[in-house]
Amino acid sequence: MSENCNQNCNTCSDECADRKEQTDFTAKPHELSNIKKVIGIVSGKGGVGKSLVTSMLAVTMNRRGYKAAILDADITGPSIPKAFGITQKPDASELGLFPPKSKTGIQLISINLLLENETDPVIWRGPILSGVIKQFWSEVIWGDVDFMFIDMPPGTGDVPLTVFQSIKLDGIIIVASPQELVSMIVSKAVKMAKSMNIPILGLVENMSYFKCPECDKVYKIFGESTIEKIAEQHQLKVLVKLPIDPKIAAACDKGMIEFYDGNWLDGAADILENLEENKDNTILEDKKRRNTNMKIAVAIEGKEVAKHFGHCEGFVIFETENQQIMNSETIPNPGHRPGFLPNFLNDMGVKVIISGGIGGGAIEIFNEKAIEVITGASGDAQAAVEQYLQGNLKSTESVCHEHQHHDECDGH
Ligand SMILES: Nc1ncnc2c1ncn2[C@@H]1O[C@H](COP(=O)(O)OP(=O)(O)OP(=O)(O)O)[C@@H](O)[C@H]1O
Repeated sequence: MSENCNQNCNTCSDECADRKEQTDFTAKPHELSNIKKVIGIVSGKGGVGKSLVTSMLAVTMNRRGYKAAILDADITGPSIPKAFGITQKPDASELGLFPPKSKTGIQLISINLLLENETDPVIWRGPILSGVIKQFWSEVIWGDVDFMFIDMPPGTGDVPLTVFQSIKLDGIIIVASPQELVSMIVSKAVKMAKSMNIPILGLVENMSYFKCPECDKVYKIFGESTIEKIAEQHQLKVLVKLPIDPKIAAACDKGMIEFYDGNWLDGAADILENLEENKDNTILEDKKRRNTNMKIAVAIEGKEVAKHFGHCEGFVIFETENQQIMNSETIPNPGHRPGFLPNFLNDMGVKVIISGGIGGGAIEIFNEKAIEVITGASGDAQAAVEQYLQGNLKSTESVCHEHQHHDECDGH
């Protein structure tokens, strides 16, 4: 059992022996929806500008020519319709609900658009809140959407957790003000996303500074920013530092957020655009890599892929060209001294390592040298290389942690 076991296998990514069968909580989007990328906007607590950042992100992507939509999952504090000046109720049909569109064509659904009176408080409990959010996903006919932004319920409690479980997110962006950045709140949000294997695209610091419109002097109203430090601590990117700007607040109040003047969100939008292109690029890059001439080293025991890299019997070095094996040579393991094997294989011009288990230390050195490491392989060494060349051998990314094998697997 994992040391951090919370008895809920659905919120844990550890592969432990006590793992129970997972219940699939995933909600399916409406069959008439075609949503390409789903981005959750998260904050450790309310009132930090999460809804504002969600709105501005949708506006920025819309300005760049993408079809943007917003699902307001902040059910108890829905503020997005007001920022866009939308009061129109969704049209309903037998098939589902059609979300209203903003003046520039951003689709939006929010509980505020369904309440009899938009000032009515929403006093439902967690399960109902989660149910409503799932309905926004499954029963709303979104049509074609390039980027769906979900304004997540604040915090790391039950409701955001259910959203994480039910809607497959391509990534989250964490919003914080300088005050939360010095506390543990951001770390909690980071941990929650990591434990659920959701990529964190980066951090946005809202209310980062105030620039005097008269003299351009910058005031750090909430003190010096610590965002770089926090980002480094969690190995995240800082996407945006958004100033306090009375014009932004006024645009929200007047329902004119689509017409704000500024390009503060460009850093985040660039990342999202790359995400859009990335999928195909990765496939292309992989293909290009396999097509070029290269050397692949397989750690072996006899003719089979070895279980432990450092103490393997030897290596077969395969030379490949256009996804074909052209040549192979077997060399004995020269023995492992600190840092030796990874450097030895690098000096031989090896670009890919295939092994059963391998230690984290060796993987780190290989990564530094841009050598691809495939772990979890087994069976005939040549067959493993052929599979790799066809794009069918994927790394399990398993790192050997077992104490008794640490030395054997690290080989450094
Ligand atoms: N950088 C800023 N400059 C000016 N006004 C801002 C800024 N950030 C937020 N505000 C204002 O602060 C208010 C709260 O922001 P917002 O509704 O986005 O917070 P939130 O984190 O979504 O809060 P909650 O989770 O409670 O809904 C809004 O009226 C918004 O206009």
